[in-house]
Amino acid sequence: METTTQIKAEGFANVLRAGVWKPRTRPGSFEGVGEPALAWMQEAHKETGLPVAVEVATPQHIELALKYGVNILWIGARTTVNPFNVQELADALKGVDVPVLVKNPVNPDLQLWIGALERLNQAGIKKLGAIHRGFSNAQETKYRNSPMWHIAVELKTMFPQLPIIGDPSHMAGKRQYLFELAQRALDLNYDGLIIESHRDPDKAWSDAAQQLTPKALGEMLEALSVRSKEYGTDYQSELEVVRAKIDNLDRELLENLAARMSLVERLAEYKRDNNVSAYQVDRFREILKTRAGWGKSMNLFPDLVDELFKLIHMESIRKQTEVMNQPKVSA
Ligand SMILES: C=C(O[C@@H]1C=C(C(=O)O)C=C[C@H]1O)C(=O)O
Repeated sequence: METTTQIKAEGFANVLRAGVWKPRTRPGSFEGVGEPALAWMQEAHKETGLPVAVEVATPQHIELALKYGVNILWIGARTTVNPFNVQELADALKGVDVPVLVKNPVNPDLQLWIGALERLNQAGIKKLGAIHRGFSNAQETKYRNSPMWHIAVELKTMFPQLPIIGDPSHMAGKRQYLFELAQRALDLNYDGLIIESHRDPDKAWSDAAQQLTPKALGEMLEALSVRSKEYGTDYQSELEVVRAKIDNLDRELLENLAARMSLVERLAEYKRDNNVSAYQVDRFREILKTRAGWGKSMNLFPDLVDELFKLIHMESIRKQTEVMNQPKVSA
C-alpha cells in the first residue's frame, strides 16, 4: 500500500500491476502471496482509483482474479511458450470481457507469441495487447533478457492495431539500464511501459536489482522523450524527397548484391570443374577484416557490417553449392 500510494502521488501511473503468483526459475525463492494478495490489490484499486493487473497462469488464477475484481490480466512469458496452457486459459476466458496482455515467450519465437494472441482472440477476447519483455539468452549478456527489438517490431508491422507495452524491467534486470530501454521502446512507438517499483527496492522479495522507488521512477519517466507517431504536415514534402532517395539507394544496394552474386557464381563454376570446396576460410576471414575497416571509416555500426557480410557469405555458399551440384558439362 505504501508503494502504491507513492506511485499514485507521483501522478504518472495508469495501471497498477503486481505479481500475485510468480513463476520462479528455481524453487525456494519467493513465489508470491497468492489469494490473500488479491484482497490487497482490491484495496489498492479502491485507494488509488487505478485499474489493477495481475499475471494468470491457470484457469483457477483467472477465476480468483476475476472474483476479486482484477481489471486487466496478463499471461507470462513462461506460459506463452506452452500452447496447451494458453488454450486452457483461453477456454477459461470465454464470455469474459477483460483486457488480456500476452508477454512474449521466453524463446525468440514470433509465431508462438502470435499463436497465443490468436488463441485468446478466438476465445472472444477483444481487448488484447502484447508485452515485450525480451528473450532468454544462453550466455551472460549486459541485459537479463535480450530485447531482440526486431521481433516486436515485426509483430507491430503485422498487426498495427495491436498495442505493445515495453517491459524494460525484465529486459534490464538492473535498474541502471531501465532508461535506455524505456527510451528505445518509446522511439519504436510502443503504446506503454510496464516498470517495476518498490518503496525500498533493495529489500524487494523478488528482482530487487531492477526495482526503482516510485520517486526515482517518476524522475526517470519525466526525463524520457515521448515522440509523436506522425510527421507534421510542414515536414511532409521533405520527407517524400528523403524517402525517394532512400528508395533509390536500396535499389542500388540490391543491384550491387545481385552483381556480386553473379561473380560468385562464376567462381562456383570454376570450383565445380576443378573440384575445389565452396568455402574458402582465408578469403572469408580477409573479407570480414577489410569490410570491418571500410565500415569503420564510414562510421557504420561494426555489428551491422559484420552480420551483413556473414549473411551475404552464407547466401554465397548456398548459391555456390547449388551451382556446384549441377552436373559437370563435358567439353
Ligand atoms: C566467392 C568465394 O567463395 C566463398 C564465398 C565468398 C564470398 O562470397 O565473398 C568468400 C569466400 C568463400 O568462402 C571465393 O572463394 O572467393
